[in-house]
Amino acid sequence: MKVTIVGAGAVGASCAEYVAIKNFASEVVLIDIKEDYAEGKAMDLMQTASLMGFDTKITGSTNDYTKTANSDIAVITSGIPRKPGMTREELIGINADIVKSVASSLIEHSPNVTIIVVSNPMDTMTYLVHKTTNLPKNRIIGMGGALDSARFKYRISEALECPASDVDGMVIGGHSDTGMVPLARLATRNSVPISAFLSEERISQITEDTKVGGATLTKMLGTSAWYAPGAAVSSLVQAIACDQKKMFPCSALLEGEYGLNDLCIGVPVILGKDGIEKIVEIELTDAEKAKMKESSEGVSKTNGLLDLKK
Ligand SMILES: NC(=O)c1ccc[n+]([C@@H]2O[C@H](COP(=O)([O-])OP(=O)(O)OC[C@H]3O[C@@H](n4cnc5c(N)ncnc54)[C@H](O)[C@@H]3O)[C@@H](O)[C@H]2O)c1
Ligand SMILES: O=C(O)C[C@H](O)C(=O)O
Repeated sequence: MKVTIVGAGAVGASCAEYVAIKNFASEVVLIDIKEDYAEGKAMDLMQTASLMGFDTKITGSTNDYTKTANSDIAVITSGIPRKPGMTREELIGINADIVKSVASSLIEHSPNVTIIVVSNPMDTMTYLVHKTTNLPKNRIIGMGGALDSARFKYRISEALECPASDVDGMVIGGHSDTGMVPLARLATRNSVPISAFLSEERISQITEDTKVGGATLTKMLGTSAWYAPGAAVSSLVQAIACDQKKMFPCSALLEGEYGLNDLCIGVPVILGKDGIEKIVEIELTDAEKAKMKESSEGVSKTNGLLDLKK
């Protein structure tokens, strides 16, 4: 199983580290445009192999896509992250050109690859890869909901003063400060709805904190987060590589599901060896449907800024 990660920056390197530590991939190739940067990150990570006990071989390359040939899975983290006070949508101008050219180089050398898009604004970058490549739609996946759901579970566990592993919950919708739809109604602690333990006000606070999870960390760190993003991507990579048939909210191209068309947005999907093997349509309340519609309008508006004729 060969995994390529484009962008050896904070998220790319964190993802490489978690993939290696989980020890399911034979090879991880890191690629970056900065001279020697991916090679350096790969060497540093390989020097943890004997300490962490993994056998995955990590190599780095400065923009040489022949090294990525025949990758099974590729992760795109190349591009710029936001700074405090910015929205993810403001990154579109620089990141769209980068994501488009990276996707094309990846597919040239790995025609059967499954691509996981991470660069922001992620739903729009995922849509861009759909619109500018010939990969089947199940092989293009946007990562946002897995991270947002992990943050949602963290906030719930904080409120309940319990381990996050006791908590289940999911965030669907767009990966943006206003577009996320945390499904608090369905969140549980060991199958018991969180409303049995928490007031409506506390749940509403958790929902708001979850939606601005990325912005909160960006303000604290001066750039956007990387540990949880890297871990979230590594979970998607593992689900595909190990054909786990696990359900994650991912940005998927919708063709009528949830009453939405011609956009990529976070919905529950089953991930296995064929990428998105199924989009799971769950019954939403009218209020949740309205939030999902509003979120989709935001994503479509950002998609409208893409120049797809270039
Ligand atoms: N979807 C998500 O949930 C999520 C989470 C975290 C970060 N992100 C996004 O991921 C992206 C990367 O974030 P980061 O913190 O790792 O940034 P970073 O600056 O640490 O790393 C980005 C790397 O991309 C490289 N790069 C730029 N252009 C390239 C190209 N054409 N080919 C190859 N490499 C190229 C840069 O040299 C840099 O090393 C940002 O757009 C950020 O907003 C998304
Ligand atoms: O917040 C960001 O800009 C990065 C990422 O999308 C995140 O949610 O951490």
